[in-house]
Amino acid sequence: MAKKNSQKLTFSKDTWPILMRMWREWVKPYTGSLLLILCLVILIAGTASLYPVLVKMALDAFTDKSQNIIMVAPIFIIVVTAVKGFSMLGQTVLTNRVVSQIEADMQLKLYSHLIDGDISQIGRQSSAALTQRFTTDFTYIKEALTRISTVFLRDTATIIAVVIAMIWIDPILTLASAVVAPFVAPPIAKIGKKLRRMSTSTQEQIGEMAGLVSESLQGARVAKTYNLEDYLKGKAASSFNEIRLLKVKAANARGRLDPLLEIAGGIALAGVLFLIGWRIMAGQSSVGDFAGFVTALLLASQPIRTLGNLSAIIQEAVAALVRYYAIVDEKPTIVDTPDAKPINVSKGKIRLENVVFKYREDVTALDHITLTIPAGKTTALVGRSGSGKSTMMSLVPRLYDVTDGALVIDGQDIREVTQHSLRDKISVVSQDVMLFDDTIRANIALGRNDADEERIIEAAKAAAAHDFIMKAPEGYDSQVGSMGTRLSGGERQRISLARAFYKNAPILLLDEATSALDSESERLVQQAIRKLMHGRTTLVIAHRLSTVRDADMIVVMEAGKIIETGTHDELITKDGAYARLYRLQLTDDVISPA
Ligand SMILES: Nc1ncnc2c1ncn2[C@@H]1O[C@H](COP(=O)(O)OP(=O)(O)OP(=O)(O)O)[C@@H](O)[C@H]1O
Repeated sequence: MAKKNSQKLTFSKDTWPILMRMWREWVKPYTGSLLLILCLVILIAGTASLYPVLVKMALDAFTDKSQNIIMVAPIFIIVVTAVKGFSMLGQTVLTNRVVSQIEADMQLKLYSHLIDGDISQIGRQSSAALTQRFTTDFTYIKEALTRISTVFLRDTATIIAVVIAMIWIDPILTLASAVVAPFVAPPIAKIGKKLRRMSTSTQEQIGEMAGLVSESLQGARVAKTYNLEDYLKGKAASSFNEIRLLKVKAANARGRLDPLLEIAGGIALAGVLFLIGWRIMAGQSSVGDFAGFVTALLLASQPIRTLGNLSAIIQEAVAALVRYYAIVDEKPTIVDTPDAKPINVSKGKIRLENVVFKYREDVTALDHITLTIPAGKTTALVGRSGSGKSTMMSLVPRLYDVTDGALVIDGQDIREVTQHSLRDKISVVSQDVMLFDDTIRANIALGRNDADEERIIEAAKAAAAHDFIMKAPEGYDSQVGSMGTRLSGGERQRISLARAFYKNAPILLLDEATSALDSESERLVQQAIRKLMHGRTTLVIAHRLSTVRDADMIVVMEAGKIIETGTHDELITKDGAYARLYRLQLTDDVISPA
């Protein structure tokens, strides 16, 4: 379930800094294109301001019965509108190009940050909520950028140009129209702020909803067998309903803008009509002035309206940017030291020296563990669920750093070597097989499509995967994504084993599968695993009695502590915790309940 993004936003204060940061980091590199857009904007505004001037001049000329203007005005209008039209097209095309590029740049940064970052950072939010950062949030950001680059620039410039035209036609009337503006500005700003607050709550709620939906779909099998449909439907209904209420509220707030601007426009027009009528009567104004001025007012009213709406869109984007930077600004804690060197693994002896590990201050998962995992041998971890087996395993590739003590491989503290070289020496085979949506070849060869063919086949043969791969329509080039469903659990496991054979790392971390495969698959997988373990330093979370019995050393854990170590025979003779666990589980052929 998505955790609530508990960030409280102080809207007015952080709007500018965050927009400026966005400008500096993402928009500024495209200054060249932006300048081009600006030139087009000036053209658009300039041509727009000519409309009222043309109307005024044409009407005045008609009144004077001037012949020339009848010929010139239509041609002039065509030229002006054509220039404006093409400029608008250019501006839209350029804007879309730049904005899409900025979006892609920002998404890549976010993705790299998450992939390079700590496991704990990714684990803090549901994957559905994180996915949403890439989708919904970017629609807000993109929308705001597009509107700023097109509507905002164009409309601001148009308003300025039209106001200049208005002043030229009749400065006193312009002044009178301007009196209305201060009355509408504050309510518009208030609505904008309200919308941004609502956008944040809506996004949090949508994050929770996305988490709920993806969880239930992933766990559909379980949900059905436990008759959980009504429970899930109830949870979903309340989540959908909360989103609905927030959206209705936001739509109502947004809806208030248009009438507000409409009324303001009406008041301005009425005032102008009254004033100008009065001035025409007094002989201070012409009919041309009147027509030109009203044209200008109408021309300005549309941009003023859209600018009013723009503030709401920007507020939503700022809320999305706050969420974006909250992730991107989080510094990873697991980093290479400046003088980190590649690790040198000769034998692969792993030593935990007084290791303490806490997930949080109050969750001690490993409590002063000292243990030597001998090189080239198999060490089995057994113990009750929650005793700390997986935690110990995840410390070896440095997915987490020890809270206290040290983890040393062949005499080198793993915090002092590069993470890349460390992980190069470790293969992980886990019960939840992770295949990437790519070819079988790429899945075995760790993402490299240009890898050595012979080695790939050798690895697949060692994992007893070659035969079934050859039966697939495109052999090693078959896509795992499209045929993922057609692969059986055992086949998927064998591909993941082939990957470990291909990597050929001296240290093997193995989380044995608990789900039973059919006996033929099971036999093949077991054979392959045994072959893989041979000669490597293997740390295995053992669920099968056979694995435990054959292990060179068994480590029994309880509540984050090691309570016994020894071989199977030694521990049975000792008749302690292991012997009890063994007798208890003997009937199930499972040594540590998952
Ligand atoms: N990401 C996490 N955040 C907080 N606490 C965690 C996290 N992962 C595990 N724990 C806690 O740490 C302790 C050890 O968990 P761990 O997963 O290592 O046990 P385990 O022996 O591997 O259990 P199992 O056999 O069920 O996988 C447990 O109390 C567990 O609740």
